[in-house]
Amino acid sequence: MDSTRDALEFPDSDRGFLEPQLPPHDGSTPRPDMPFTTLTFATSLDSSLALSPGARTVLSGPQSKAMTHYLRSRHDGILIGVGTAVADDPGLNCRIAGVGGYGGEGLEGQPRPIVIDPSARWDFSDDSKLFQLCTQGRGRAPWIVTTLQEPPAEKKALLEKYGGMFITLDKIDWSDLLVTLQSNGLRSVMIEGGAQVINSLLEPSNMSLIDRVIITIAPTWLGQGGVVVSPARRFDIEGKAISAARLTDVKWYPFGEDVVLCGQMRV
Ligand SMILES: NC(=O)C1=CN([C@@H]2O[C@H](COP(=O)(O)OP(=O)(O)OC[C@H]3O[C@@H](n4cnc5c(N)ncnc54)[C@H](O)[C@@H]3O)[C@@H](O)[C@H]2O)C=CC1
Ligand SMILES: Nc1nc(O)c(N)c(N[C@@H]2O[C@H](COP(=O)(O)O)[C@@H](O)[C@H]2O)n1
Repeated sequence: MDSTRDALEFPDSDRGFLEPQLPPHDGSTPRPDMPFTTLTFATSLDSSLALSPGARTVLSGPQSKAMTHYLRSRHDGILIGVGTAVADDPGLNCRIAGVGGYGGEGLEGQPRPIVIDPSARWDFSDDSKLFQLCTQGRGRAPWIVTTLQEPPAEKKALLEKYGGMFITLDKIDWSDLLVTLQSNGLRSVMIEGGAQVINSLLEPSNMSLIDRVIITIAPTWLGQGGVVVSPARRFDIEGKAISAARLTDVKWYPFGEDVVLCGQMRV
């Protein structure tokens, strides 16, 4: 089989603008005990990630899709919630030409998928896309973050067969989770969604953990009933509503028909 089959191109000319937003090449991190953390997703004009929970929805155009895959090549880990795993049966690998499985050596450039699944409800099997990609040498097996002291034995065995593992935490706390990922060797993590993951990360107590935000905005409205990014309201000391979160050091890049917004959290 031609290993470059299905590979995506992301030209050098498009890479320059992203470089200042990306984890440093030397693996250094802003905080010694946590990975460089990027929040990145694609949204509609009405802040939806998908038409409904369960409906895999294409928002990114070809250029911004390739950009997302380039981001995947530049992070050690890629994190989603179990809602996304169940809805999308995602691959969560990197399909940029030249990475492992797509013309490159071994699994070089392939991120580690991480799924937050407190009660281990994701019903994965050998047929799940993630494991198919492992079999093809085109992706890594996932780490599943649970709060169960003893995850189901059958799921554990299947996961370990592919080189994945369960990680048990007492509770899902973003700070503890990021420290745990760093202690397992990940120096950078991109967090893709879905909405519950993003909204909880944008809470005031968590937003300082985000080093960069890279959002693809597609020129479409998905309409009511979508899976919406909208973090909880904040109030000032007089009880007046203020914005929930805001970006600073903002840069906008038109990318095909989409626009890519990069920034840092103003904390
Ligand atoms: N357009 C895009 O870039 C993306 C779109 N999506 C879409 O998002 C949708 C799924 O989003 P959601 O339903 O919001 O599911 P989700 O992917 O955020 O997962 C929610 C589940 O994850 C766990 N979880 C997440 N955050 C947690 C926390 N802080 N503490 C404890 N447990 C936590 C819980 O079990 C929760 O039920 C899908 O339709 C998917 O296609 C997902 C990722 C990116
Ligand atoms: N960047 C981006 N654009 C979209 O239009 C999307 N729907 C998503 N979704 C995210 O990508 C995952 C699918 O990845 P694979 O193509 O299967 O590797 C999906 O689960 C969401 O996390 N992202």
